[in-house]
Amino acid sequence: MSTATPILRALNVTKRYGKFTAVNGITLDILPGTVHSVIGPNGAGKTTLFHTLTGTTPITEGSILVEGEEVSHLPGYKRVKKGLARSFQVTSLFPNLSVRENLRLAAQGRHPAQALNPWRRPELLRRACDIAEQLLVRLSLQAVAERLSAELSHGQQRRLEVGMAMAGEPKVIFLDEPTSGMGIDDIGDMKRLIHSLRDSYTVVLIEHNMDIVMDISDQITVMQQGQILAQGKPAEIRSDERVRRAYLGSMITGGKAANAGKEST
Ligand SMILES: Nc1ncnc2c1ncn2[C@@H]1O[C@H](COP(=O)(O)OP(=O)(O)OP(=O)(O)O)[C@@H](O)[C@H]1O
Repeated sequence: MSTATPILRALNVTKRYGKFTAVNGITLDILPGTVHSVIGPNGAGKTTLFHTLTGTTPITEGSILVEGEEVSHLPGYKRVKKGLARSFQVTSLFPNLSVRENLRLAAQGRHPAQALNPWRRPELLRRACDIAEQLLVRLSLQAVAERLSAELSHGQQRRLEVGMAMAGEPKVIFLDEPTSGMGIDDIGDMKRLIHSLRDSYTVVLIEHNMDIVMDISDQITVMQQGQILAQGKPAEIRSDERVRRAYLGSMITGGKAANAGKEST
C-alpha cells in the first residue's frame, strides 16, 4: 500500500433512493497523481457514486473528504472550488461558440463573477486565454480552434469536454465513460490524453472499455450491486476470481469484459 495521503476519501458512503440502496457503504481512497478507475456491471452504482462524490446527489450516510476536509454536504459548485471537476457532457459545450471560446470560458469559470464583470481584471482574462491556448495543443485541437464546437466530430467533442474540465485547473477530474460512442482512432487519442492527465491532476474514471482500464489505471475499484467487490492494481483485478466471475456472468459490458476475463486465463 502507498503511504501517500489520499486527495479524496469516501468513508462508508451510502445512497438510497427510497428503499433501494444504489451505493452501499463505499469506503475508498483516491491517491494524488493517479488514474483510479471504477468498473462494474451496468447498474452497479458507479455513476451514483460519482454523483455523491461530486455533490450532484446528496449522500444518505457516510462522509467525503477532499484533502482531509469534510465536503459531504457541500453543493456541487462549492466542491468545484475545493478542486473537484466533472467532465462536461457534450450537451454542456457551447455549440455556437468556437473551440477556443469554449475553453476560454471554462478557464474563466474558475472566477465566474469576474467572467461576467465588465470591469474584470485584465490579468485574469489574459490567464484564461493562455490556458485555452495551452489546452488546444494538449487536446490536439489547434487545427479546429476557430470552428464552432457543434461542428466537431464526436471524438473531438469528447476531448473538448475533458479540456473544459481541465481548464478550471482542478485537483481531481471525474470522467464518466469518456470513450463511449467513439471509433478506434479517437479511443487511442482519448486513452493517451487520460493517461497524460495524471501528471497534473488526479483522475477518477468510469470506463467500460477494459483494454483502456487495464492499460492506464493505477488503481481499480470494482463495484457490484452498490458495493465494492474488489480493489487493486490492474494485474490484481485481472486475476481476481470474484471479478472474473462477475464479468463473465451477467456483465452487460459483454464482449469487452468477457475478453478481459479471457486475457487473464
Ligand atoms: N434517481 C434515481 N432514482 C432511483 N434509482 C436510481 C436513480 N439513479 C440510479 N438509480 C438506480 O441505482 C442503480 C445504480 O445505477 P447507476 O447508474 O449508478 O449504475 P452504473 O453502475 O453507473 O450503471 P451503468 O454502467 O449502466 O451506467 C440502478 O439500479 C439504477 O436504476
